[in-house]
Amino acid sequence: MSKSVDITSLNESNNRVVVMVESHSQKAQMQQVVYRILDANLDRAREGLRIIEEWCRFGLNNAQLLGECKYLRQELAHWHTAELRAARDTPGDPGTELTHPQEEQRSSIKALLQANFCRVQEAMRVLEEYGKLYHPNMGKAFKQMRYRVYTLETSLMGYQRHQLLWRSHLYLVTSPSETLLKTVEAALKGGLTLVQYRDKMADDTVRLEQATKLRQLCHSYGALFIVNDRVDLALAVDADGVHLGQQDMPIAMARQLLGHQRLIGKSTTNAEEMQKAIAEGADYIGVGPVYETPTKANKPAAGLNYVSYAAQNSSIPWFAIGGIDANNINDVIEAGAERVAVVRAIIEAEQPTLVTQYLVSQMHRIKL
Ligand SMILES: Cc1ncc(COP(=O)(O)OP(=O)(O)O)c(N)n1
Ligand SMILES: Cc1nc(C(=O)O)sc1CCOP(=O)(O)O
Ligand SMILES: [Mg+2]
Repeated sequence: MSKSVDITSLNESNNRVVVMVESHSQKAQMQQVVYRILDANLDRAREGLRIIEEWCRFGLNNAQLLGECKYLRQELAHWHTAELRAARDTPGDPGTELTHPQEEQRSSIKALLQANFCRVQEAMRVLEEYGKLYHPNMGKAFKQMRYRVYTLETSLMGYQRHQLLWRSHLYLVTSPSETLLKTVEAALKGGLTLVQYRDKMADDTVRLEQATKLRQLCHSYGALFIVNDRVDLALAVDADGVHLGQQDMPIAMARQLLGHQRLIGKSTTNAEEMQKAIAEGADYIGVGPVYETPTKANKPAAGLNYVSYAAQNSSIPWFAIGGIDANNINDVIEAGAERVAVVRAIIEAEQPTLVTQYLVSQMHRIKL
């Protein structure tokens, strides 16, 4: 086995210093180690990208995101040279047996995608650093690729949110309840895909705790989670967006804080508010109150006429809201609604799962 040789020499000040000289075979050994690291991480990045790519293809049907995944995989293949592959020593790799319990389970598609984005980004960081020892351009190339992966992650997550919003026809807006989590979970089991946390009275500590739990719950069922009124709270709990009223922060300001990947909803009561909300870039609007409701006392009903106006004029998803329940949902549908939002109909239901199933089925019936 070769050894390094320590020799002494004189530095500029004529002091004797020890210089370590690597032998030729030591250099070759080091090179093999670097090659193995590069080979393993090129594989990791490619595998992670492939998992993400399958979702872009089969889950989202999105050619643009799919193309970006393919491009990145091709770039990886370009760097995966024969000499790097030749350095592979799978039987001698102690890392192949190691798994973390979190890798054994994924709670949702979102968790699966996030874990794989993380895996790809980590691998690319390793390739960026060790790649500098392999090729003068490798570090720079992988830095750029890592940033492309960040952009891909943001675009994909934003696209997912918008797609799920368009696919959601029932929206639960919560009100304070002793059994809030249990009720929301029951509704999620009934097919709910869109939930808004609304509590006008609680302290922020309570709001933060409840919103965090609700976000986790909603995401574990693959549902969107929106926070009422508060952009800061939405960001703090990593919500999918915020719902703003006419008295809340302007859409433009919320957009600056939330970016384009999160959703912004706006309440509207008349044609003018609707047109303004659309022009300002809302992702969806509330249309109501359809009927007077104790949940929002003192707000006069906009009525079914406004529902019909929305059906004719809204270019973005809109949710009829206010006093809607299982008894009158068909009147609202008749007036043109394809999406509805409810509070009491689910929160106060004895069997939230059944009510949700019924409301969802009514909303889907109209699309046939
Ligand atoms: C889906 C949806 N539509 C309307 C509202 C009402 O919002 P806002 O007018 O800001 O009133 P509050 O809910 O804040 O009392 C909503 N929350 N959700
Ligand atoms: C929160 C809210 N916003 C409305 C609006 O018209 O902007 S109506 C409403 C309350 C809806 O509650 P329920 O389903 O219990 O009637
Ligand atoms: Mg509000």
